[in-house]
Amino acid sequence: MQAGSEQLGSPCEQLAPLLHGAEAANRLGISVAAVLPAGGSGERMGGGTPKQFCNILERPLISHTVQAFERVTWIRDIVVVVTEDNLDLMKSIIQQYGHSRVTLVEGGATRHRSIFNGLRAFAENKPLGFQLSKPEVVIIHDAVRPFVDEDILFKVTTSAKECGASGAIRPLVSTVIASTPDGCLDHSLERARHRASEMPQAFAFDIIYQAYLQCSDYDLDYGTECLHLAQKYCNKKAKLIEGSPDLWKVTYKRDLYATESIIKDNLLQQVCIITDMKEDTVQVGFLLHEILKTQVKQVKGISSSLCKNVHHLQNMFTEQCFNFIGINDKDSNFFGTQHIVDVLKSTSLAVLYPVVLVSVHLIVSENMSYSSRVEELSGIRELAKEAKKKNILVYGLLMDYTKDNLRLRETVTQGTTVITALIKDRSPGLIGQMLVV
Ligand SMILES: Nc1ccn([C@@H]2O[C@H](COP(=O)(O)OP(=O)(O)OP(=O)(O)O)[C@@H](O)[C@H]2O)c(=O)n1
Ligand SMILES: O=C(CO)[C@H](O)[C@H](O)COP(=O)(O)O
Repeated sequence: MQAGSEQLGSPCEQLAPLLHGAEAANRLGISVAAVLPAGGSGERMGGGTPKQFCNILERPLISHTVQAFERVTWIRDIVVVVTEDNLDLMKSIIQQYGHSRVTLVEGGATRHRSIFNGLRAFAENKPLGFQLSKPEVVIIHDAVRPFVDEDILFKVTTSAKECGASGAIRPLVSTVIASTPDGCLDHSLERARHRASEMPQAFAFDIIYQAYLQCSDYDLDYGTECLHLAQKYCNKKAKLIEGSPDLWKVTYKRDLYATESIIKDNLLQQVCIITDMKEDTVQVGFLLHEILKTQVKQVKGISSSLCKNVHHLQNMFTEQCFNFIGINDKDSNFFGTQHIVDVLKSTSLAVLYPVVLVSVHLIVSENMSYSSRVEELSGIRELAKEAKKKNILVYGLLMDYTKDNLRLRETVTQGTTVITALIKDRSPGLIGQMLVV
């Protein structure tokens, strides 16, 4: 923590301890809704598509942010504010990705005007064809900040309930300076005493709505800070809460690349290994498990006989798992892989993120040539092409199997490197390829 941060404290009481889901809803004892302004044009990013509709892992950024809110069961309604031009696009996103708690409202010429329209939808109950009731606390969050988690949402909501207004902050990365009209340094601010104001922010609904009703056109056209409006017009000093570094706003093109990398990194954290009960596959599965768990947070093994539906696969994980490794023995082809693909297809798992399945095949080098085995396994291309239609990325990996434990460990170590690269990249370009280690 930087020196001077204690000066940013507010008169509010200590925060309530963190709770989740139904427990959090009970403890809060209030109705909570959210407004996500998404009516901007993304000038600083450039390109024809406003950044909230740019694809991240083949899904629009706005859907990732909405998903982050829909995971939080105690947020009742989510109002997304978009321009008239993008209403149909947003409706199709809601339908395609199964967003069930979203109501659409038309945006305004500036961010503040869009937020105001979102709040009006609750106060005047005139959203486009829906009925909304006024919440006690409303969370405001830019649609282009996809990494918002339940912890920070709960903290700002609890504080808003107690103090009327609350917002996430981060330490400044650069020092802020003021310049003179002729472009010279006027003065610089003491960095430790200042913070970057981020999102989410939460407000007692009546306070922020009153602030917007009273504020000037200048505020609506040039203002950048909702907390400021609550202070200026309703005399509410916001409680400031230190947020995580991931709360930053997607503003420039490079932020899209960073977003994709962070999501890919998060997706890599859980892997499920599926083997049958044959000695060779069990042995390879055991080694893979041992090596993978030095790199990945959660690795679970399951027998293929238990892989009957996706609940069997997912029950072992704290979050949903989007990576699977199927180990097939030296004599079998794709029966096991096709079965896993069918199980994955029967669910909506791959609607949100591309699911990776690495189909590992063992080869006993003494009595089989690589080229003939690769030829035998060429059917993976067709299988992968079909699976891709359902957002399942299938890759093949041929591994030398030997009874020599040291050599086998070496091969499996190389195989693990290839598998983690495939999972991390989630490249559609490599599907259906049979890689060899
Ligand atoms: N008239 C506007 C302008 C902005 N926003 C939303 O406010 C959030 C934060 O604004 P910003 O990053 O400035 O987005 P843009 O205005 O799209 O970007 P730029 O300033 O580069 O044009 C975004 O989710 C954006 O869609 C909005 O709802 N209505
Ligand atoms: O951080 C914020 C408020 O605290 C807003 O995201 C920020 O003000 C948006 O401003 P701009 O539209 O100019 O990027």
